[in-house]
Amino acid sequence: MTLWEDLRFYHETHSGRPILDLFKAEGRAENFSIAAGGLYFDYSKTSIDPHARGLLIRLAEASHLASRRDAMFSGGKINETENRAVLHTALRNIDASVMVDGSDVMPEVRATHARMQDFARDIRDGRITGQGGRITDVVNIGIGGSDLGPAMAAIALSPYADGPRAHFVSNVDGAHVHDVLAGLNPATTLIVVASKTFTTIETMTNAETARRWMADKIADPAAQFAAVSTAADKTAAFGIPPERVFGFADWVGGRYSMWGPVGLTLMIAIGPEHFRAFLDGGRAMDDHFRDAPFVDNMPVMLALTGLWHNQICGHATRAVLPYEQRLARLPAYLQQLEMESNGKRVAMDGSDLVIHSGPVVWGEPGTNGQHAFYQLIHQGTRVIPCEFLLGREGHEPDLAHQHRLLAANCLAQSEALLRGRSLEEARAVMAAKGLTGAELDRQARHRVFPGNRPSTTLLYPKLTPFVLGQIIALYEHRVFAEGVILGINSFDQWGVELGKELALALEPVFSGQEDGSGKDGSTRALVAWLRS
Ligand SMILES: O=P(O)(O)OC[C@H]1O[C@](O)(CO)[C@@H](O)[C@@H]1O
Repeated sequence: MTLWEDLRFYHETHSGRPILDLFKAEGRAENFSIAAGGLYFDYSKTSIDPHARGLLIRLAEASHLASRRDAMFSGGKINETENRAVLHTALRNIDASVMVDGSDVMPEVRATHARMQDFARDIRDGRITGQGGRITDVVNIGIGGSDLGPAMAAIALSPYADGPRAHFVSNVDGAHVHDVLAGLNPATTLIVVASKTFTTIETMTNAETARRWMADKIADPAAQFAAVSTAADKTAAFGIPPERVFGFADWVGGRYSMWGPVGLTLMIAIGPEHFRAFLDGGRAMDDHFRDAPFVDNMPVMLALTGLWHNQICGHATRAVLPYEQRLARLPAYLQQLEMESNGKRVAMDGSDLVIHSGPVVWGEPGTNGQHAFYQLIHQGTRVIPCEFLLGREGHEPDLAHQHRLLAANCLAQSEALLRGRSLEEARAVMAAKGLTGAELDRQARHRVFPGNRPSTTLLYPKLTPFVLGQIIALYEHRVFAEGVILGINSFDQWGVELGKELALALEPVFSGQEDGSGKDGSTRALVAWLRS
């Protein structure tokens, strides 16, 4: 039997056992949690027991996770379908030296980081101004990995944002760029065009729109543009002066890129010192991922918990539920990080995957979600493993009572998922309300919670830049570890290409230049309706 089969067999033969029973073993909570770097990850409210954990760790070992991890950190070309190294970790370890193809790539990383810092300080301190005075607003135009990370972090770290206001435009829907620019003064706005390739249609279209918006009001719009890209020739062709271009290498994947120049808008908003603290947090998690034995290793155990729930127990989705309003965009960020990385149907060698790929990731901040979709999580027929996140304190000391309520809600949800409410308990509740007979039975059944629903909880002290760095690096390494164990390449994204190609081919059909005769009947009819 393979380890996957061992795990499935073990799950099938033990799935009738309630998770709550596992707490009869002494030290369950302590033994199935990890405290590291000020974070606390609890996975005791899952059905993973000592035997299952042992098998999962053997699975990780058998996948050569440790050597793949070391290859990643040292610049090995582990992105085999694109023949690239994977070195976003180097962006947050800027004092180190890392060799790729025989040369140290870090002097350039350091030089770009220093230029970013100078630029951010010059903007924040008013040494670089717009044509109408001090820069008040920065608009990041990018999409996917050139948007989601900094956009998520700008909200997460808003208590630290003491510079120009940060805005983000991503969607090719003109409503997005229109609505963001509508409130801004072109003479005091800086536009940062962020695109690794500088070819992405959404970003280039929005950048042109922003340039026209500026050209209407100020003499030299190019002077208020900066660019973040690996394609210096294309940024030059767009007219952005080289001193305003912040480059990075192809070994930084788009969805892993917020630690470098893609974080420029964030750096301008929160300042280089806070940005550095964010990098330091990421690096602290790198060190932990590299050094801790698997059983004490937060990213590894988070990955193994995910694999247990999806590939072994068959739960196809997982909910990410931050009890932190400022992490409102974390689920969207993780959707790209996890689903673009591990949504693959073939293994690294091109063979069909024999197990399911990564799960559907979704979520909303608590407590809002409680009043929306938690009904299904508690009483629906499908089990949805939940990942709760919660800080010990917020940034509003005068509202500490609200934070206590928030924390109580978070822990109450995982407790309710674990315990549920039995028919007898529900009957007692209904009987106390005076119901009897058939009506009591009927009403009680609606109030039963099956319980035995798994969840994990990640606790952190406070959502500082350092802690956000730890959390994001934790998830990055979790995705990496899951990908290695599944045998897939987490660093390419061929699955986004076909739609892009077809969109380009359809545009002339919409504009009437082509008749669309090669298209299927549905697509032709939809185009005809939209054009009519
Ligand atoms: O930074 P770019 O090159 O504009 O790409 C944006 C995004 O598009 C994608 O390639 C997917 O379409 C992502 O991987 C990437 O983050």
